[in-house]
Amino acid sequence: MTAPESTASGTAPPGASGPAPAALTATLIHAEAERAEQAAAERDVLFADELLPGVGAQQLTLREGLAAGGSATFFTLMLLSSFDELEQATLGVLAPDIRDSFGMSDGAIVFLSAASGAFLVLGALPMGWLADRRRRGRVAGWAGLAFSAFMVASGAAANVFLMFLARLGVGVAKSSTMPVHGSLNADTYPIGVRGRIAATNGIAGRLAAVLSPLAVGGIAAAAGGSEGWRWAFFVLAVPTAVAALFAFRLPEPPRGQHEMKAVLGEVLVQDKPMPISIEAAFARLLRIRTTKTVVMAFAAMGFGLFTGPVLTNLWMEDHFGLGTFERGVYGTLGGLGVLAVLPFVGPRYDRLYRTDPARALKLVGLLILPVAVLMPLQWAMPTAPLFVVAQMLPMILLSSAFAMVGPVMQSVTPYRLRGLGSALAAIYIFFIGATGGSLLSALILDSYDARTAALVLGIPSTLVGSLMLIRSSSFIKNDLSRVVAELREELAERDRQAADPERVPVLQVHGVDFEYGKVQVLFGVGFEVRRGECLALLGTNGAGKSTILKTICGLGTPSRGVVRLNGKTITYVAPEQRGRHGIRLLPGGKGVFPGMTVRENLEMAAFQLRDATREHRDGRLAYVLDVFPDLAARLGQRAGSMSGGQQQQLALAMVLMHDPEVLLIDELSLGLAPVVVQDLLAIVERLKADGLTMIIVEQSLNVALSIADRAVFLEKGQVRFTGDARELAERDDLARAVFLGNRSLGKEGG
Ligand SMILES: Nc1ncnc2c1ncn2[C@@H]1O[C@H](COP(=O)(O)OP(=O)(O)OP(=O)(O)O)[C@@H](O)[C@H]1O
Repeated sequence: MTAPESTASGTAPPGASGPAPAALTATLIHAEAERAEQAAAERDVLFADELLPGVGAQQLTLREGLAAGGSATFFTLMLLSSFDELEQATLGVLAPDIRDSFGMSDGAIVFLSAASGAFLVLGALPMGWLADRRRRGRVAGWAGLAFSAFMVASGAAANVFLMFLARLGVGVAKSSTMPVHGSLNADTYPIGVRGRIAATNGIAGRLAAVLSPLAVGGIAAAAGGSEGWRWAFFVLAVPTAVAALFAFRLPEPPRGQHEMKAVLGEVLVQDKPMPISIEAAFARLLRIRTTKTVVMAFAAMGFGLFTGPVLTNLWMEDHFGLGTFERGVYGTLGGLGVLAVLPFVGPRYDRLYRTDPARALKLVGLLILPVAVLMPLQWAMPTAPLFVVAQMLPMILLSSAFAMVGPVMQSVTPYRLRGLGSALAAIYIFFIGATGGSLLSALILDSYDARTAALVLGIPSTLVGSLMLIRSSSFIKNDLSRVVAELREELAERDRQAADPERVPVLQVHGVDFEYGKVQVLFGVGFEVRRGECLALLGTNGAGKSTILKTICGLGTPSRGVVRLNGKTITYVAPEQRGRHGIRLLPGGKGVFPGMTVRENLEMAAFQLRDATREHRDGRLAYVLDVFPDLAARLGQRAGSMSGGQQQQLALAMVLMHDPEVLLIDELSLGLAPVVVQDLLAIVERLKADGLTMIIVEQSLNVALSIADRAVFLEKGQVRFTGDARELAERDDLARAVFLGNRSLGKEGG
């Protein structure tokens, strides 16, 4: 790949021939401004509000919404997530008892209780991955059973180390809640009730948390003695296991069905979609601005929030001298306010979302903002009752806001990535937020006190988090527009495939945007390649040709758009999977092992053949040697001792060993003498005659047009021409651009 910047980066000595540095700088600045403008213009393209999924929809009551999907899913998941809350609260309330039982320091118990948040991250990825591929009810069921088992283990822990291991298990098992429950609820129930479903779940969880100090304090007190806390875990494990068994029987709804119904009026069902790679999914998700900002905002808030309950309990015991049961009673009172407010927040969110999703998201940010002021007031309170009363409002606001993260994420995340989207959120919130927060508060606690830890972490984190959420509300409509555009494209594609199933292109690139960091280099690129066709991808230097090849073979994830192989979406499929399905790239530059012989190189290539039987391997080798008689005569020669042209032949032969369905060739002729290029072209002709589908990126217009059936011409990341290769040759303006590009390339290459 020869990027124009290599000449433009200013390494040429002053006075060297070529354009003056000032002119060059001005050109670069101008080009960059143009690119930024192009990117901004694209961001402004929005659909009218009423076309966005869930906006302007008919108002539904929660009962109607639940009836639409059957209430079993909702209630089972709600029970399971309530047990999560109950368990979390249990640890908070019992922290001082566990501390005394194991003889730990305050810092150590805070770390232990927040640590299951960190362990949760270990499970988030696999759970998200499973949620996007498998029946979600079963995943929730297995996770619930594991959760119950580790609760028993927590109760039975004989020492701190075993307790730590049990917490690890609890964290991993709990990690199914965000990815699996969120995505299953989103696909089971209509968009218009997402806020209320989340709020009701929040209420149930809160109810569990409110009751848990009483229940847990009660069980511990009833069991009596310094080890009474263990019984709380044993007792809770039983109903959790029962709820988990129910989850196994939950129905699996079509993914994205409600977005499809809202935007398209029907549900498109894909049979056996290709598996998504975690890396591609994360790359894509972090390009969705709302998702990214919301995730970061909650990660920031996590710093202050997760250790909150433990710090509060420690403060109540050490500062106000309250015992377990009294703390339980106060904790219960403190949480009651949340229950009074959440029933209003869910419907309000749904109503706002139906009219203006940006306002719904802003509401979430505005709920959190006042906490930065309320928190110092709470911790300044001189008596326990005042402390508990002052704690109520911030707790109400934060719990309400946290309850709405799910609906926001579910709306802006592409439906195939919902599980991994929640996993990403979980990783940021718990790994960065909760773990960072618990480590910092443990450090602060050991030198100062619970109040200092709560304030030092809590105030800045809520402030930053709420401002980020408010900011993210300006992105949401654009991101929802993208959801609409993608769904429409899927529908159009389905209709097209239904109308003419015989002529589904081997490869489709549709509406692809690509960014390196913040710099966008592809803008809505689209083209198709039919079976047996040879397509030339042409363009000026830096137009984005190699980048397109990267997005086709999976080495880069587009921020928008679709790539399909034989009609199946592969946009988020891992490169090695794509290779197995027949997409193969011959990259520019040297692609052989120079120290090995030709035969060894070919054997290396055969190493991971799609069909690895001996006959198949021998068959491929025979074919390849037939196509490259030159290599057949040099099987024992060291690859490094061959000429550049022969090495290029070997590189091509190695890719052909894989029997590609689509062969992508980047710069076939680069740096080779014309006579050598002629030999290579003859080989490409032969491959064409054998029916191989190819995309060839070429600097040389002559070379490209001599072998290609059709051509796509790119300029500054946009397609300027698609059509018959001969027609392109007649387009003076475009041909000249390539030619000039070539000249400068020739100069660069010496
Ligand atoms: N890894 C990278 N990081 C940042 N920018 C990149 C990277 N690779 C390419 N680019 C930039 O992306 C744009 C498109 O590059 P790409 O290599 O796809 O173009 P190309 O058409 O293949 O050009 P050439 O013919 O010069 O290889 C260029 O502006 C290039 O500088």
